[in-house]
Amino acid sequence: MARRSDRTPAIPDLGIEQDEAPQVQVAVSDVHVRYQTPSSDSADRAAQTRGQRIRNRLLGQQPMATVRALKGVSLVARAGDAIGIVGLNGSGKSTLLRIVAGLERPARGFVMAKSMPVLLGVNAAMVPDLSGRENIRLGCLAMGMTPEQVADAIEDVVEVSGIGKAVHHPMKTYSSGMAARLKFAIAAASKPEVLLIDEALATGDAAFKERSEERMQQLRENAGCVFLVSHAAKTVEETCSRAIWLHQGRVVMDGPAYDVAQKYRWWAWNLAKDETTRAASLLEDAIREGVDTVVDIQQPGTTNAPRHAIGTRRMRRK
Ligand SMILES: Nc1ncnc2c1ncn2[C@@H]1O[C@H](COP(=O)(O)OP(=O)(O)OP(=O)(O)O)[C@@H](O)[C@H]1O
Repeated sequence: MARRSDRTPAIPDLGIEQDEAPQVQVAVSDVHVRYQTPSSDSADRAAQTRGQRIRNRLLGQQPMATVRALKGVSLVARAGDAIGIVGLNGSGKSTLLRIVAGLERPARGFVMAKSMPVLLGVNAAMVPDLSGRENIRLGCLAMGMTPEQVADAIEDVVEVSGIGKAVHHPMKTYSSGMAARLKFAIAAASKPEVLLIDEALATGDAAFKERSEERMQQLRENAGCVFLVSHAAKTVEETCSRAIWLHQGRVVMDGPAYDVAQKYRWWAWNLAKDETTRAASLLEDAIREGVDTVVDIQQPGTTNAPRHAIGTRRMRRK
């Protein structure tokens, strides 16, 4: 592998016939994510123990509620995959990307990647007072490129971003679409094997969409894989080869982008029209049609295992 970080160990024996299928880039096994958040819900207040109630009253704090953002998600991404992730607000899409990127640690389950995934979020940190060009330099260096590689790549990044002369202006003057385009171009410049994109393409215009799709295609051809989170099932259908439909932290379907996007769109349309009975039956059908992914991977040794990517419970050992 070209690069490997201490956060992302090599995938050991995958138990999968590597000759017959493209190489596995990312494996997510039975990942559960829970968040603790303050809640003003009377049910959460009632569920407190006496000790918690006294403590919260003394400290002036609200009771805590547990949000289960992911409930046993498993998937395998292979070289050449462009995987769109669709689902309603709060279904766990961004959480899944953060977990694959290694920015969060699951409560249970684990993630392994062949090389360090690069997460491109629309909120990726950049320096607002510096020009687009200076942010390209910083962003590329932060992704591990050498100054020589940055110098070679910079014109290409400017071209892919398509922001023209604005590249010399401070980033704080950019529209959200311009900033998103620049971030996409920077993230793609390091030619990561695993690129994770959160909604970025939705903000670009038609010309940018074409350029970014071209760049995604190049990454896939170079044995990489791309994950794209989008609310727009149409974007996923047009840009991706495969799609995963998440609902309430679970995988409903994982299959060809067209099939999954069509089913998701029809379900969401019925839901929006308050056709709840039909929507419920469409969801049931989709779950029944979906195939459960079981990732059979031996855990890496604890010495080079990424702490963030391995849950605290149910760690399987060889
Ligand atoms: N830091 C956090 N603390 C508490 N709850 C969180 C946190 N981050 C996410 N959640 C909750 O986890 C669930 C999944 O959130 P996530 O952002 O992954 O959904 P999403 O599908 O990306 O939503 P959207 O389409 O609105 O961006 C939601 O219920 C959300 O409120």
